[in-house]
Order: sequence, then structure tokens, then C-alpha cells
Amino acid sequence: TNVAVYWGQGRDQQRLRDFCAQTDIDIINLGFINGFPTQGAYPGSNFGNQCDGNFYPGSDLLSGCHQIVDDIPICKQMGKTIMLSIGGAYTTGQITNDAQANWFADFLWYSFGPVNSAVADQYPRPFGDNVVDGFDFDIEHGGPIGWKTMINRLHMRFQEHSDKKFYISAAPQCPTPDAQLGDAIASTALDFVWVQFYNNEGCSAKNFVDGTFNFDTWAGIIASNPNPDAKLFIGLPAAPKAANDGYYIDATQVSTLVRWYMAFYPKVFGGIMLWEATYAQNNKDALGRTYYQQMKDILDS
Ligand SMILES: CNC(=O)NC(=N)Nc1ccccc1
Repeated sequence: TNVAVYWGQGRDQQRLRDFCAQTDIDIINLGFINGFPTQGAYPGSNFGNQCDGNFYPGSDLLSGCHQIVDDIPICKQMGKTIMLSIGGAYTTGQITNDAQANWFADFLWYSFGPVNSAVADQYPRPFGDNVVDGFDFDIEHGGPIGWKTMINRLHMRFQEHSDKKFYISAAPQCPTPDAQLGDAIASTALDFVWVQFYNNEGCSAKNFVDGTFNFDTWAGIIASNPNPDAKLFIGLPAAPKAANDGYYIDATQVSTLVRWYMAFYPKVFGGIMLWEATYAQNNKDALGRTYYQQMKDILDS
């Protein structure tokens, strides 16, 4: 089972290579592509303190993410799965039709997927020749339009490139069905679904004690995903301040919850997702172990 972390929005965060050096982290979601483009336009991106502040002319797409460009090869050498995350809490623009959704999906594929000389003059390469391992949908508001279409379009592009496996993941919030991603999760093949079991009363991990934590509901949803190997992750705040007050649970509580659900749902249980990497790094226990080290120890226990 795996530990997945979001990276890119951490306060004073270290560069990506420092997290790829951590053996306790398996999957890193680079956040975020947070500007949703009109058809023919470039999306917007934001990776916090990591890029040089330059953009492709006339766009909000960062063009100078030199450290990310230099670090992704190191992450690949370390065996990490690197996902590019779409959305986050602060987004601009809205997908309102299929043509726009297909444009956005193709842009992501030709700009961050395999290098393709046939389209090199049409799409930028913000991460250079680096190829991400897949795309994550962390859509937190705005409704369902476009996401299913984008995922289907990406699946079509994946099939055209059969010599490498590409992944699709989603980060719904725990109320079901998720207003943004519920339809896509029910009807398109996904590899990882990391549910944000926080920031929502009556379904979060902290509700394990009052019996309303809804992992069982999500296990049923993921078990009926078109991908029979789809994995469900428990998404958690990596520190008290990483989510709204009261949603953080400590490693002892996580251990109880994870051991229960890992045993009950061995096929669908994929691991733990943390929001987010820098909060986790700074949240050390009495032995100096980071929160992601503590999570890995629970999964391996
Ligand atoms: C995986 N995505 C998130 O964890 N998003 C997230 N934490 N969004 C957010 C919601 C409310 C306040 C701040 C951030």
C-alpha cells in the first residue's frame, strides 16, 4: 500500500527532489493546474514558491519551473509516481462544454505527457521533456461538467501510447455522491481515488469515533468502478493546520482506523493520501518522525 502526498502549495516548501528522496513517499501529486482554459487557450498553473514567475505570453501558465524540470528525473530514478494535479481549492475558469474539455485534456497530454514532435509547434512543454505518470483531478467546486469528458479523452490518448502506463486519479470530498466528481468516478476507469476525509462534517476520518466516517460507502463506489483494480486511499490532513479546525487526527487514531479498513477491504484499500507534503514534513512526533513516516509505519505494520 502507498503513501501519496500533494506537493506544490506548501508554505516555504522545499524543492521536489527533497520529497522524492523520502523512501516513505510513493506518489506525489504536483499541484496545481488551477486555471481552466477556454478552447484554444493555455491553462493556468501555480506551484507556490517553485517557479521563476515567468509565464507563457498572454497566459497564466508558468514557463520557468526550472527546479521541477531538474527534479522530476530524480523522482523517476527514485521510483516515484508523479501525477499532475488539476484543480485545488483556488481555481479560475470553468469547463462548460465537451469541446473545451477535450481541448483541456489534449493540452495536458501534449504538454505534460510524452514528447511528440508532430505537435511540438502547437503545445508548450512547461516541464521540458519530463513526462508525468498521470493526471489527478482535485475538483472542489463548480459542478460536474467536463470532468468525465476529460478523463475519457485522456484514456483515448493513453491508448495511442501503449508503451507506458498512464494513471488517472481523483480527490473527491467525502460527502457522496461528490458534486463535482461523482459521475466521473462512477463511470470512468480510475486508478486511484483519494477521498478527502476532512473538511466535511459527518463523513470525515475524525468521525470514525461517532460512526459516520463513510469509508464503507466509498469502498462500495470504488469496487464498482469500471477499473477492477481501482484503489481507494484514505485522505488525511498532515497536520492540525492543514485542514479546517478539528479534522486532524493523530497517528494513533489513524492506526486504529487504517488497520480496521485495510483488513476489511484488502482488495480496494490503496493506502493513505496526505494534504500536504510540507505540513507532513513539519509535523514530527517525539522520535522526530515526519507524519508521512508515521503513516508509512502504520501501513507496513
Ligand atoms: C487534496 N485536496 C485538498 O486537500 N484540498 C484542500 N485542502 N482544499 C482546501 C479546502 C478548504 C480550505 C483550504 C484548502
